[in-house]
Amino acid sequence: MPDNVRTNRPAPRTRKESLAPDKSPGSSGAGVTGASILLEGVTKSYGGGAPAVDQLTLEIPAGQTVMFVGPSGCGKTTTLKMINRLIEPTRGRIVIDGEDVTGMNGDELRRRIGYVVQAGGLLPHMTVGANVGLVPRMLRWSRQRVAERVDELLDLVSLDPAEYRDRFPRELSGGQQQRVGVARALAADPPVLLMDEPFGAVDPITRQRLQEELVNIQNELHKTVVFVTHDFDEAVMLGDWIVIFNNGAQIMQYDTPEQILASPSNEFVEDFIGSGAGLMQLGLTRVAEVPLREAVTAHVGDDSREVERRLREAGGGRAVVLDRRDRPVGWASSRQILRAATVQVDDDQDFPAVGARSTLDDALNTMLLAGSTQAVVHGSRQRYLGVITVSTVIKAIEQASSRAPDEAAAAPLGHNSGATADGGADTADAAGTAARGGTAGTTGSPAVHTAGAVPRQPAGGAGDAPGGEGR
Ligand SMILES: Nc1ncnc2c1ncn2[C@@H]1O[C@H](COP(=O)(O)OP(=O)(O)OP(=O)(O)O)[C@@H](O)[C@H]1O
Repeated sequence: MPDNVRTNRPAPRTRKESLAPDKSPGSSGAGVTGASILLEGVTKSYGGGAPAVDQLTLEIPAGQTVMFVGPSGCGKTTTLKMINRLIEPTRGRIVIDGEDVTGMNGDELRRRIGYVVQAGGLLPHMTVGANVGLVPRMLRWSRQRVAERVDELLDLVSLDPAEYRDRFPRELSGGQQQRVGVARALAADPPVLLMDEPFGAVDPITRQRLQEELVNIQNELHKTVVFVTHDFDEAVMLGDWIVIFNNGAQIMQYDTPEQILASPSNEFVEDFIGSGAGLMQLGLTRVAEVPLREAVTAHVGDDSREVERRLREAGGGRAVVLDRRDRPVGWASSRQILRAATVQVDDDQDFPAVGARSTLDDALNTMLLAGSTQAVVHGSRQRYLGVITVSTVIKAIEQASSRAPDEAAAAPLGHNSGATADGGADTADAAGTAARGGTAGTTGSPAVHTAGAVPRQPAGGAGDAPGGEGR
């Protein structure tokens, strides 16, 4: 059972984790199922006073994860909800995959856009299966197709369908409800997933697991994800790109997490990031990026003597015990293995384990907490990948820090104009939105700080600087 697997003591939530998929520009080329989104000169006024969102022009590349962060009330949720038109813009256009959806029927639009809110937003009187199958049923899929889809998605979010599909939301933990919320949003395979502080209501450890799972899912599905969070660490961990907003949804910086950490574009961004930037930068290297060590593995039920023999041949140490889905469920010494004729799992066994998308300092934390020099690494759907060691981590961190300046220079050059129209760089600079380090040119429209790697140039001109004039 996945949740049992994940009872292994995880690292505490530390600065960043950079679970984000391959962040190199264009990395989403193959297998992208997401759609590009363009907000063009979008304004939302709720009535008197300054607009909640002020002439925002923003492109969100297909298949990537864009995080919205900024102080309370700066317009993150309003911006997000204008994408699926839960909130109607006062002015401007919203274009999804080249199609202007501003005037489209809202219900129809929302069926094409997954939406995840805090605590999953599940309907309490419906079973998990009925919740997940809601949109497919509305789309009149056959019963069998809906049932198959429900099971497929529960499996994707690491909930055993047989165990969970007939439960009611109240019979689930907060983290499990959140997983069902993600499964439900993905049910009709929408190209776009909007997530409004989805993990805000769960404890830090569950949150970390959900974040890892989202990254794993995103690595499989390549949706376009727009994600609102209060937590800058979470933004660094999950985002291919981060938009830092100030009031009125003024873009203060729009760039990769690495670039924002390395070159905050102004004091506002510096303050927002706080003092942990250096540490966070180190943590941008992921477990998946370093060589893992092979370990002796054994499946539950294997012959103990044979496993012990292999351990001896390998020079001792421990065997990683796997369940039938190749998920690590134990980490046993020869003595523990030989306690029974076949390999068993000790339910209480606590062993250091990290996801492949965890960062190196999280891996290090996990090992230190467990008093171990090694940790078991799992990848997509919790499947076993190998073992990471303290010395690997230290070596990789050393290499990463010595490499950092080159990487910054090689950041998404050539994709960083973000231009929608001519001119405006001055205004952008005045707004403090022009990123440094060659990644986030704002030589085009003052409204768009699309910070490199935007795969195509947005259509021009709709936005005037959201930031320059600030309020
Ligand atoms: N229905 C509404 N009527 C009037 N004003 C609103 C309404 N909804 C939001 N606002 C205002 O619009 C501004 C932006 O709100 P929004 O919820 O988008 O901010 P946010 O950045 O998501 O905030 P938070 O981080 O606190 O959730 C705020 O000043 C808020 O008070």
